This record gives sequence, structure tokens and C-alpha cells, in this order.
Amino acid sequence: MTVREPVVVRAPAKINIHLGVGPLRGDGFHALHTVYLAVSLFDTVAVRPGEGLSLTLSGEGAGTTTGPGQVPGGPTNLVWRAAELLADHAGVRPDAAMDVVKRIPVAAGLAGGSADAAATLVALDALWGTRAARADLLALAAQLGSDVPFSLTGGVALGTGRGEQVSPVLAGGRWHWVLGIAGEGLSTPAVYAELDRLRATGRVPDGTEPTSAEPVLAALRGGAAGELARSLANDLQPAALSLRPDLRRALRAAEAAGAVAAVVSGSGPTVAALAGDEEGAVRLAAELAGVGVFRSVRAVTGPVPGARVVS
Ligand SMILES: C[C@@](CO)(OP(=O)(O)O)[C@H](O)COP(=O)(O)OP(=O)(O)OC[C@H]1O[C@@H](n2ccc(N)nc2=O)[C@H](O)[C@@H]1O
Ligand SMILES: Nc1ncnc2c1ncn2[C@@H]1O[C@H](COP(=O)(O)OP(=O)(O)O)[C@@H](O)[C@H]1O
Repeated sequence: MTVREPVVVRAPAKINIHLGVGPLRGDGFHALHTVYLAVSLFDTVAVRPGEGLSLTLSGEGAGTTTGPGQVPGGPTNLVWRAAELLADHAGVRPDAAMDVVKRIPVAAGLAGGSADAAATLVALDALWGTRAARADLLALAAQLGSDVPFSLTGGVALGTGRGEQVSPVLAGGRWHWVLGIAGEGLSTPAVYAELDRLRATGRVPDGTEPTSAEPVLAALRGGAAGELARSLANDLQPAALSLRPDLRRALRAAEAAGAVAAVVSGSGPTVAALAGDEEGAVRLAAELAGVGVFRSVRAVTGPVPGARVVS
């Protein structure tokens, strides 16, 4: 009997360096104009032949049992759903043993579940030999979540629609960040709902004119960290701050520790602090490691590629 080596795929976390949120659409999603950046913090998904589907989870977050950070171990996990969707699309039996190593913190605004879903599509496409067209993989990804197509493509991309329509963006550099990770996650739907509430009560602009992505796109072409720092924007940030007031302290701490700018990543609660260069990021990480508001900190760089087979 030949024992087949597993197919191992890694997929990156993302931060939103621009997140313009338009009005709530009829389908329950908000129209977005976002700029995603894939960063060097990865989950891996390994798949082997199996009878039916099975799933094991290890690494940070895998054992979380309460709150929005809970990762389901069965059919509702995005990995399991991705496997069923690809099998259905390709007309094959959903047979695979799947092992996920989670290093991307859960419910952190870093798209860890989306990374796992994208990695699973790529891994099982290789294991099952389904050879799905890229456009089909992107369409399956969009069915799994708004962020999943970006997790497939990686790099730097503009996201429109509900965030699922991605197109690459020209970027003239690499940027160094420190991620400040909070102890407890935030639920994405709860943060969008809080934004709607703040808009309905006139506490923030109503979203008919979401913040423009133009400054950030120009800064990406230029490549300088200082220019990017001036153009970071996140329309969800007031909602995340409203639900989690201690995030204000986290943002101030990042700037006091030498970040050229700091912004909440996506729906939060992770704070993405931009450093001037690589050494600056190492220094910033050391400074922020001692700040009580963060459970942990990670120095990362981006852009990095999307979900890729690594062995
Ligand atoms: C906020 C963002 C920014 O990139 O990322 P995270 O911070 O979650 O990582 C995304 O919009 C999250 O995308 P994702 O996590 O894939 O969300 P989905 O599963 O598609 O949707 C979960 C829920 O979020 C809300 N949602 C999501 C996307 C969108 N454009 N409008 C929304 O209102 C809806 O309530 C939806 O039911
Ligand atoms: N493989 C997975 N990894 C993480 N979360 C998952 C996964 N599958 C399903 N989920 C669910 O998705 C929610 C959001 O997870 P995640 O993608 O980590 O956060 P965010 O949407 O903030 O980027 C989790 O709270 C969990 O209930």
C-alpha cells in the first residue's frame, strides 16, 4: 500500500488598509470599497485521502470554546464547508482527512477563517485532481465568505461589491507592521450592526459617501510608509471602538510606541500599527509586547501571496 503524502497549503491573514463602508444592501451586506493587504501570518491546511470528511484543529484559537472566538470543529467550520462545496462543484465524493494549524487569531479582523477556507479549496483541488478553473475557485470562495476570494489571491487588492470582487492593485513596496492582538475577539456582524446603529442615530456619517480609497491607492504606488500612514482609513473603526472602548487606548499606545500610524484591522479588535521600516517594526513589537491591552503582538510584512501549496 502506498501512503500518500499530505498536500499542505498555507494562506495568509489580511489587514484592510482602507475600508470604505457604503450603505446596507437589501441582501444584508454592506457595499464596500476596501483595499486588502495580505501579511506574513499564516494558517496551514493539510489534506490526505480519507473516508468521508474529518477535521482536526490545532494551534492558537483551536481550543477556544466561548464567545465570538469559538471555532467549530465539525460541518459548520469553513474548512468543512469549502470541502463540501468543491466536491459538489466537481462531482467527486467528499473524502479527505483535513488538519488545520491555526496561527491567525480567531475573530480578530484578520480573516483567519477565510484563509482556512481558501487554503482548503486549493489543497483539495490538488488532492482530488479536480483542476477547477481559477474563476470557478473564486466563485466558490465568494459563496463561503466575502473575504475568501481575497485569501485566494493575496497581495494587495481592491475589494468591491460586498468585498468578494477583487482586483489586484499596483504596489511599489513592502510594509512592516505590528499586529496588536486583543484577548477576546469581536463578531463581524455585530460590528457592522453597530455601524448601522451609529449611522441611524447620526453619530457618524450615513455611508452614502464612504471614505475614498484614492489616497491609499496613490500611497501604495509611491511605496513610502509615511505616505501610507497618512491615508489609512477604516469606516468600521468607530463601531469597533464603540463596542470596545479600550481599543482607543490600544491605538494611542501604538502611536506612543513609535508607530507611524495605527488603525483597527477590518472589524477588529486587532490594531495594525505601521512601522517606518523592518528594524522599526522589531522595536515597535518589543515596546507593544509590554502594553496590557494586547494579549500578544506579531511583527509582519506584506504584501505576501495568497493560498499556495507549500508541500
Ligand atoms: C469586516 C471584513 C473586512 O474585510 O473582514 P473581517 O474584519 O471580518 O476580517 C469583511 O467585510 C467581513 O468579511 P467576512 O468575514 O468574509 O464576512 P461574511 O462571512 O461574508 O459576512 C458575515 C456578516 O458580516 C456582515 N457583512 C459582511 C460583509 C459586508 N460587505 N457587509 C456586511 O454587512 C453581514 O452581517 C454578514 O452576514
Ligand atoms: N476555520 C475557521 N477558523 C476560524 N473561524 C472559523 C472557522 N470556521 C468558521 N469560523 C467562524 O468564523 C468566525 C470568524 O472567524 P475569523 O475569520 O477568525 O474572524 P474575522 O471574521 O474577524 O476575520 C469565528 O468566530 C468562527 O465562529
